[in-house]
Amino acid sequence: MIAALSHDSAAAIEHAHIEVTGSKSESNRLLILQALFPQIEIGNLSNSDDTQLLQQALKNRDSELIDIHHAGTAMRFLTAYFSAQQGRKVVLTGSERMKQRPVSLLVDALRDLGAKIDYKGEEGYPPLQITGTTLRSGEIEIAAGTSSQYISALLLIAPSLSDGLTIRMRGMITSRPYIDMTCQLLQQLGCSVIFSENCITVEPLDIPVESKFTVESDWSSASYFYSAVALSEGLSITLKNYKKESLQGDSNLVHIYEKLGVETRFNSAESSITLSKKDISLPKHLELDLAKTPDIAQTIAVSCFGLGIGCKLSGLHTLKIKETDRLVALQTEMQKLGATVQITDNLLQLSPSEAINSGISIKTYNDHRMAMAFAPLAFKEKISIEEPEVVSKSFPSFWEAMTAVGITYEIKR
Ligand SMILES: O=C(O)C1=C[C@@H](OP(=O)(O)O)[C@@H](O)[C@H](O)C1
Ligand SMILES: C=C(OP(=O)(O)O)C(=O)O
Repeated sequence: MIAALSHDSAAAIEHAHIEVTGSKSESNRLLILQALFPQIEIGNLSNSDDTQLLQQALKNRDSELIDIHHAGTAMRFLTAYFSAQQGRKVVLTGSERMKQRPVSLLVDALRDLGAKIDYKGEEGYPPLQITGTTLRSGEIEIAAGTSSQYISALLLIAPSLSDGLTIRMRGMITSRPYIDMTCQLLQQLGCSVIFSENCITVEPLDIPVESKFTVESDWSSASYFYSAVALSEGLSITLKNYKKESLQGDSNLVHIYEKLGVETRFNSAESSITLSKKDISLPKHLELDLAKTPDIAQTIAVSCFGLGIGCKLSGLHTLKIKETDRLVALQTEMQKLGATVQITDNLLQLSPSEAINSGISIKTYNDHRMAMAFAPLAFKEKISIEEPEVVSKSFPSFWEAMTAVGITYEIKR
C-alpha cells in the first residue's frame, strides 16, 4: 500500500484541533506497575499497537508464547517482569527486527539477580525462554550507553523485590529523560527513589500511596505537528492533554522548534498547547545533541530539510538499533528527495538545500517514525509514503490527524 500526499494551499486550513493518544512510554510503565500493584487505575492510556500488545501480554495466562512484534520497550519491560514472576514460564519473542535488537545487557543484569533466562536463537537477542523466580535484592551494575530501556525495566520491578534494588550505571547514560520518567512515576506511586550521579536506589513498596494516574498525551507524536506548522504557510494547531511540567523528555520540542519558527502557547486551564508560526529569520544551520531525545531526530532532520536549513544532529548512536537503522534509512530516503546527507554511527549532517524533488516515494522499513517524519513535507511538495499503516505502532489515528491539518491522503495499492 502507498499513501500519496499533497497539500492545496488555496484550501489551506488555518487552525486545527487534534487529540493525540496517551504517551506510549508512560502507558507502558504504568501497565507494568499495574501488574505489580493492581489497585493502580490508568486514564488516557495509549491506544498504540505497542501498548495494546503489552497489555495483552500481561493479561495472557493461557499461552507460553508471547509475541511482542516490533515493541522494543514492551520486550525489555516484560523480560524483567516475567523473570520476577515465580513459577511463570514464557517464551518472549517478536518480529524479525526484534530478533536483531540486543538484550544481553539486561539479561546479564537480571541473571545477576538470579533470573533464569535462556536464548532460544542467537545469543544476546530475542526470543528468550524465561522461567520466573524470586529475584534477589541488592546491587547490580549495568552499562548505560546502549539503551535506557534496560535500566527502566530493572527499575520497574525494583519496588517488588524484598529489599529493593540499587542500580549502578557504567559509562555515559543514554536517553536519560526516560530513566527520569521511570523514577518520577515510581516516586508518584510512593516509592523512595534516590538517583545520585550514576546510582539509583529504589526501596521496596507494599501499598501505593497514589493509585490514580492520567497519562499525558505523547510528545514524540506531537513532533509531527511541530513539523507541520514549521513547513506550512500559516497553520496553527491546538493539541489536547499536554502540560508544561511533563515527564516526557521530548517536550524539549518546545525549545527546539522555537529555533525553527514555531511558538508554543500553554493553555494551562484546559491542558492544551497551541503551536503557531513565529515571525523570525531562520538560522542557516542548526546543531543539536539529541542523546536525550532520540525519537524526535527523524522529525527534526526532515523539518530542517523542508525549510532548506543545514543541520548537524549528534548523540544518535541508539538510532541504529531501533525499528530499523534510522540513520541509514534517513540518509537513503532524504537523498531521494535531493538532500545531501552524511552519517556516521552517531551523527547526521545535512547540507542546506534549495529544492525538494517532487513525487518521491518514501520507504518506511517497518518504522512508524519514518512514515510520520516525512509526511509533513507534503506542505512543500507532493510525496508518497509506502506502507503507511506502520504508524499504528505508536499513533493509530495519525493519518486522520494529518487530514485535519490540511494534507490530502490518497491510498494507492
Ligand atoms: O523507555 C522508553 O519508553 C523509551 C526509551 C527510548 O529508548 P532508548 O533508551 O533505547 O534510546 C526511546 O527511544 C523509546 O522510544 C522509548
Ligand atoms: C524506539 C521506539 O520504540 P521501541 O524501542 O519501544 O520499539 C520508538 O517508538 O521510536
